[in-house]
Order: sequence, then C-alpha cells, then structure tokens
Amino acid sequence: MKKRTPDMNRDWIATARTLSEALPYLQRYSGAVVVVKFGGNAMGDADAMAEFARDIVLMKQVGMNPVVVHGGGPMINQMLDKLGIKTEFVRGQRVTDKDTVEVVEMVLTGLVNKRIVQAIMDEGGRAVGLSGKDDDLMVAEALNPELGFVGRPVEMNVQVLRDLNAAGIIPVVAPVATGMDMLETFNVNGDTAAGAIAGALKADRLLLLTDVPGIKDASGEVVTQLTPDQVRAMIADGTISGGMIPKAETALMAVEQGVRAVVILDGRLPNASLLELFTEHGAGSIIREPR
Ligand SMILES: Nc1ncnc2c1ncn2[C@@H]1O[C@H](COP(=O)(O)OP(=O)(O)O)[C@@H](O)[C@H]1O
Ligand SMILES: CC(=O)N[C@@H](CCC(=O)OP(=O)(O)O)C(=O)O
Repeated sequence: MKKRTPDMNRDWIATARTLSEALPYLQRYSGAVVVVKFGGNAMGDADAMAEFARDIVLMKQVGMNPVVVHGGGPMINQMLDKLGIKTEFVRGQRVTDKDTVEVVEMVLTGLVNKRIVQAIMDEGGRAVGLSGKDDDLMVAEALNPELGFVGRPVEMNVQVLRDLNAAGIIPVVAPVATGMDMLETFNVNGDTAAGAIAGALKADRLLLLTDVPGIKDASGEVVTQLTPDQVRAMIADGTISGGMIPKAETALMAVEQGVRAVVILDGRLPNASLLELFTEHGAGSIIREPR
C-alpha cells in the first residue's frame, strides 16, 4: 500500500527523479541484448545474489534481453578442497584433469546455476538454467594440452537463448561445454564463455561483474575507457595479470566479433548493472573501438 502523507521526504523525490532521468537509457536499450557475466567473487552473500537477480529481472521487465553467464571459481575451490583434490591456475585458467572436470560440472550446473535461477524466480522473474551442453549451445576443443580439459569455444548455437528470451524467460548459462565428438566435457572459463556467447549474439553490451572496480593501470588507478589497442598493451606489459587476463582477452574477442562495448565492473557495488546501463554516471572500465 502506498503512503499518501503530505511529508514529501526528499528520498522519494530523488527516487522519482532517478526514474525520470533513466528514460533515455530505457529507450536506448529497449530490445537490447545484454550478456551479464556474474563471477564467483562477485556473488558474495545471499543479499548480493538477491540484488543481482533483482537487477536482471528489472532489465527483462523494461524490455531488454538479458542473458546470464556465471562463474563459480571459489565454490569449485571449496568442493575440491573438501574432496582433497589439489588445484592450480595458469594465467587465470584452472588446470583441469578428469576428476576436476567432474567436480567443476557438478558444482557449476548443480549448485551455482540453480542458486541463480532460484534467486531470479524469487524476484518475480522466469529463469531457466542450462550449460553449454544443452542444445549444443557451446562446443569446445582443448585450449592447451597442458591445461587438460579446459575448453576453447569453437562452435556456438545461440538460438536457444533467443528462443528463451522471446518466451519471456531469462537464460542462465553454466560455462561447461561439450567436445566436438560429443563425448568429452570441457571446463570453460566463465569470462571466455560469456564473451563467446555475447559475440555469437552480437550483443549490445557484455557486462563482466567481478570484485574490482575495473581495469587498473600500473599505479592502481581504474581506467574508465579503453580501446582494444590499449588493452593489448596492458596485457603485453603485465599490467593486466591473473584473473584479469581472461576478462581482458574476452573483451578483445567480443569487440572483434561485433559486441558494441564490454564493461568490466564491480559486481559487489549495489545495483552495479543498473548504474552502468541506466545512469549518466556509468561504472567500471568500458572497452570499445574508438569512435
Ligand atoms: N590490471 C588489473 N586491474 C584489475 N584487476 C586485476 C588487474 N590485474 C590483475 N587483476 C586481478 O584480477 C582479479 C579478477 O579476476 P578473478 O579473480 O578471476 O574474478 P572473477 O572471479 O570475478 O571472475 C582481481 O581481483 C585482481 O586481483
Ligand atoms: C577454465 C577455468 O578456469 N574455469 C573456471 C570456471 C568457473 C569460473 O570462471 O569462475 P569465476 O568467474 O568465478 O572465476 C574454473 O574452473 O574456476
């Protein structure tokens, strides 16, 4: 029930103004395809999950076509630890043997994916969880034999994502792929999977939600706008390292494939995606071709 008291609290006036100011962005993004990568480190607690889900449901409600691709690295680490399986990363990619890939698939598709689907439904949206194995969405081959079953997406069949969105359903994708022979299972870095999906959809935006405010330069300052050439230089000189490498490489690949812009932003920030999409302010680092 609305309060209809004469005390016009300033907060309510600000809320109405914020909505009004969002109009040009709502118009610009009507019908837009937005791929959102939700990283394991950005998931945080139940409140952070609920807030993320709410933002996604709002995007759908205002006529956008959101596609969620998630990670879950910390949750995989926890399960591997419980099972006594040692794990290591090389340039942001988990070295994945046969036992590890089973745990990765179990944790991503069984636990993390369903948690996100549930959170979206709790906020009144409709969501369906799938992995790259469903409807041949993402077919991969080995990225590098030294990494074992780490996949590089080689074939994308994204029609299922369009079909779900057209039916009013938000797709939530776990970054697990099937092999060319349909027998092997590949562990695909969540950022890489999100980039391949965004590229195949020629998405208007790819948002990579993580636990840092954006790409930092050598002095630790966030760079708010970057061209692909600048990103390449920062990878080459080591300013971009560790988990930021797959994100940066994903951004380059996505822009090359026709994604209009990629934004790397702090998913722990309240309403991070809305801030980026619907306000003049924007958030994080935006990577796109110079205009
Ligand atoms: N230049 C850089 N700018 C920002 N973060 C960087 C940079 N180089 C390396 N990083 C690291 O990348 C991490 C993000 O990657 P990752 O931990 O894999 O995130 P997620 O789990 O969200 O995918 C940051 O926490 C930071 O430690
Ligand atoms: C090959 C590879 O590294 N796969 C990742 C998949 C999950 C992921 O990307 O999770 P975050 O986004 O939370 O880091 C992994 O095994 O951790």
